[in-house]
Amino acid sequence: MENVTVLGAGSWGTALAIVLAENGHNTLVWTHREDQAEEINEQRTNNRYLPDIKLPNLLVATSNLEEAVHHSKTIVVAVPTKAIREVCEKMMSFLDKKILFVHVSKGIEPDSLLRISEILEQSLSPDVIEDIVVLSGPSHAEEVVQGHPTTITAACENLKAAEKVQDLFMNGYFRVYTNNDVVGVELGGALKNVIALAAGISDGLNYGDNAKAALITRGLAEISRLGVKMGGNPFTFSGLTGMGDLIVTCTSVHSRNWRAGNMLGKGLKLDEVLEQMGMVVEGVRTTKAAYQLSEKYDVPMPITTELYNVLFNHKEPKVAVDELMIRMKKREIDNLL
Ligand SMILES: NC(=O)C1=CN([C@@H]2O[C@H](COP(=O)(O)OP(=O)(O)OC[C@H]3O[C@@H](n4cnc5c(N)ncnc54)[C@H](OP(=O)(O)O)[C@@H]3O)[C@@H](O)[C@H]2O)C=CC1
Ligand SMILES: O=C(CO)COP(=O)(O)O
Repeated sequence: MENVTVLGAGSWGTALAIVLAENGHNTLVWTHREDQAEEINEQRTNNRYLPDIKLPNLLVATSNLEEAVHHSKTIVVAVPTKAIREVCEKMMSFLDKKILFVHVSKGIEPDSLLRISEILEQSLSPDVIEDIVVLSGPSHAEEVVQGHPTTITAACENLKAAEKVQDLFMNGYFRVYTNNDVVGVELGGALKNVIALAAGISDGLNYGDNAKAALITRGLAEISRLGVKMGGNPFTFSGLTGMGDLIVTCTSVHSRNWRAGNMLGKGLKLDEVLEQMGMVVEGVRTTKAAYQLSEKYDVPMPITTELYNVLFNHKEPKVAVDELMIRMKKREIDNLL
């Protein structure tokens, strides 16, 4: 059994810490909120993010980042994309050995257009990085903490590091596969949030199941088009971190991206929606990044483009859908490879 650190005590960081602790690992969760660390240690709950869940004894929290960093040689980074740089910069001054980093965030940084592993590489010194593994797949925290069967992928070019992460997390309800396609896994996990926002909008407009199936399928087509051009393995996009995560995020009531889209479809404004959510909606910033990537790589991404206009150019969702439907005629199977 090992010592493992988890940075971030939101829904996903806490759910993964529960899995690790249930697997017998001494798991230390870092939160930037002292009161939350106290609640976790004294009440054995994290009520804001996972109400009614009793935390296992091997899960302990701290608000001291230095203590968290020194606790282990494996650090799971589970803060939203927009916080990754800041957390890495703060952690750098405490790192004095090589660490196996596992990241679980699903986003792309707007403007820099970096994937999460690239942000980690850029903001941490190579002397402290053993390997960076991305853990991604269809996995809502709310279901993982109920022990419902969940499958997920650990990806790293160094498959030995991915296998180490597989061993740490895998158990009877949490099945972990490995993959060496970091680009495909990271892009699939980030870009599905864009399509989930669009699916939520469609449901908010009461457009029904045909429309949602269309968004999922044509969404996967545009994710794959961009992903392959950026170097991802085409097969990754039909796997757990592509199609799998797209299905769960576009159809589950647990999805913050779907829920945010749903409110937009019902007529709420973006700032009202984000205020009501109170948790990260990664797809909003990622839509900007995906739109920028589609321009940079000259890859048509019609759903992403229309969503970008809805989120950032005040386009009415209904008008966006109408314009998607009356585009130029197309063949269905485009030249992916
Ligand atoms: N929830 C899920 O089911 C899944 C989520 N993910 C991904 O995991 C990542 C984290 O999501 P999730 O846990 O759900 O998000 P939440 O919104 O539930 O929690 C985010 C956590 O990060 C903390 N945080 C935010 N900014 C900072 C910062 N600058 N420094 C330190 N801590 C910070 C928040 O603190 P505070 O309370 O102060 O806001 C909160 O504890 C996202 O990229 C998401 O896409 C992946 C798979 C499943
Ligand atoms: O990535 C997720 C499930 O796999 C979580 O999605 P949301 O951020 O939309 O809740």
